[in-house]
Amino acid sequence: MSNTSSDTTGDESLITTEVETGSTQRTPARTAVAARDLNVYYGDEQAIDDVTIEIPEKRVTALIGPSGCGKSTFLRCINRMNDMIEVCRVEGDVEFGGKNVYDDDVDPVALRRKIGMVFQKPNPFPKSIRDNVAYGLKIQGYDGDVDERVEESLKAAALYEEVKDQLDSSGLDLSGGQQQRLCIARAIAPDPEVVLMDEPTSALDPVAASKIEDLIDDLAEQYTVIIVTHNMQQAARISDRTAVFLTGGRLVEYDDTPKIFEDPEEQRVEDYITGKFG
Ligand SMILES: Nc1ncnc2c1ncn2[C@@H]1O[C@H](COP(=O)(O)OP(=O)(O)OP(=O)(O)O)[C@@H](O)[C@H]1O
Repeated sequence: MSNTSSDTTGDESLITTEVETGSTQRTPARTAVAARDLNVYYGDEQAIDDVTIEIPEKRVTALIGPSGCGKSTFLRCINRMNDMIEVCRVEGDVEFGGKNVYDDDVDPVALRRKIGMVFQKPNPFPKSIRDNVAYGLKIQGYDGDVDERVEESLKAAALYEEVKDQLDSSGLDLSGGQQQRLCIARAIAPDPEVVLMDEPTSALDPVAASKIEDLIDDLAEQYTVIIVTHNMQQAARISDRTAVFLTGGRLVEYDDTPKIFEDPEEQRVEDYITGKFG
């Protein structure tokens, strides 16, 4: 799997903030995705209010905030999943690969191969484990060895050892946590650069959730992970950067995760994090 940095938003876009790495070395990260002056409306209702943010490459960025503050809407802007919602209107730019994904010449299907997505509820297709993972490869006319890629993707999703003898069984026969890892394998098989996750553990028991958290940490070595979570402990545990959205779709604070949780600038963020509302 290769994730070249040449088609990220450009050499000049090194973010100024440094991000703590697992090895406690501090290395600057390039920007993978940037929103600029982003406003999103559903009919007359505004769901995202003038959001500008740069999200670093190969890091985990958590989006947190109370219900209805626009986290999922923001996530869906990044790979244009909001296109599917008729009343949804997007203004402003979302840059990926040096380009605004809302430009007329961007093919949303090709974009979604580069920016995969995992949803709250595991949603494997009623197909074999192998066919679930191979699905995106077949659509893109992958000319490599599909079985090899399926195996690699299942390994990267920490599922291969558990399913290697039952690749032809239905994906629906797996446990919830295994199904979610299957969905992650399906999302990464086409070799995306970014993986969007919308509350990927909220439907899982704590053991299954913890496996996904470990996996997310590993995935960030190769992919940019952007995760919506309601679970603040989870955001604190797994993310490098945290973006706090508050009511009205405003991005109120965005910083290194320890800073957000230990010493936020905004009183509203502290109140939210300490459970005073939300
Ligand atoms: N398909 C839709 N049609 C109309 N309004 C929508 C749609 N999806 C979201 N909204 C509205 O946009 C606002 C933001 O919703 P969104 O789901 O993005 O928030 P959220 O922070 O992800 O919420 P939650 O944490 O509850 O999932 C809400 O007021 C919501 O009612």
